[in-house]
Amino acid sequence: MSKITRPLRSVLYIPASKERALDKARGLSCDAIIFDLEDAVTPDEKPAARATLAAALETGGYGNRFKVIRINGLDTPWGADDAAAAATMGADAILLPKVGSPADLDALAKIVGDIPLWAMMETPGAMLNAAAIAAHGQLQAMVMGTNDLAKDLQTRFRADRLPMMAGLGLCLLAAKAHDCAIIDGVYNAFKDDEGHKSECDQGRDMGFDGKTLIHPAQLEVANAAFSPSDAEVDLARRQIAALEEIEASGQGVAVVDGKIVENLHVATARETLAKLDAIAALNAE
Ligand SMILES: CC(C)(COP(=O)(O)OP(=O)(O)OC[C@H]1O[C@@H](n2cnc3c(N)ncnc32)[C@H](O)[C@@H]1OP(=O)(O)O)[C@@H](O)C(=O)NCCC(=O)NCCSC(=O)C[C@H](O)C(=O)O
Ligand SMILES: [Mg+2]
Repeated sequence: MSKITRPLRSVLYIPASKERALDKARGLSCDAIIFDLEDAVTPDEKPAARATLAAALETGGYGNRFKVIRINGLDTPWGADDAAAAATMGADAILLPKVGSPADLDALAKIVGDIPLWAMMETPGAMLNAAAIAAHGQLQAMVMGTNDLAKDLQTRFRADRLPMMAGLGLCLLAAKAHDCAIIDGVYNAFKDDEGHKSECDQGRDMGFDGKTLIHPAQLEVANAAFSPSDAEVDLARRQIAALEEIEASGQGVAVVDGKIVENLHVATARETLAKLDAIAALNAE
């Protein structure tokens, strides 16, 4: 599957059972929405949540926000019905929880056809199989499920996420090797802006495309953290200009702010400007 190029800085979970939240999302500044039929919905509510979601998507009004439906696992009583229903709801992608191997994605594709697939990466087995999962031909994005992963790893919460690093790193390597998008896990303490910002900045530093979110209050911080900063844009422009100038004089290495600039740095600079343009285009729609 070709790489998704649209911004995915802020990816907001909305429980499909919550009509008020489903409505509110029509006006929120998120790049993507995950309409959740899985963990945010109790077993008793699941069939009704599926119907509520179908009605909300039929009504529409979500504009250019990328629409992803998280179904229940295919090994649950709801998964197969969720998948069949989700395939008819006009979603941009379908997200499968607790993916363990490419075979899980094959099983989903049999039900939903050629709709792009997203995979929750949230078990130790998934971390070890990340490369094979990322190589699946229909996979568009990986989403870190850091709550489930923490549970299975029996880790304690740490602000620096040290216990998570091996898993996050394996998934990042796999996603980048196979041109998949990769979205970081949620920050549970949705009233702790400082902690959320710190985790967003860490995720951006590591190379994630964006962060999954659980509350509208987390949107602004994520959008800022995963957008190119003014300083990054300024540097990118100066690097491109400097290399063009030096190449015109027959040399291949420029120096900007005391650091070398070669073709590979200019490739990154161009990606920064392309990201800025993509965000501007999204905001203009
Ligand atoms: C955490 C919440 C239960 C808090 O809800 P609430 O008490 O209603 O919050 P507020 O009163 O502050 O809400 C203010 C308004 O914002 C709307 N709202 C709240 N949350 C959302 C949302 N996620 N999307 C859209 N709108 C939202 C409220 O309706 C209020 O609106 P209004 O009254 O009109 O002003 C709640 O935020 C929540 O349920 N969040 C989502 C939780 C969730 O999705 N969990 C599952 C995903 S996390 C996960 O599973 C990750 C992974 O699998 C892993 O393993 O890590
Ligand atoms: Mg989970």
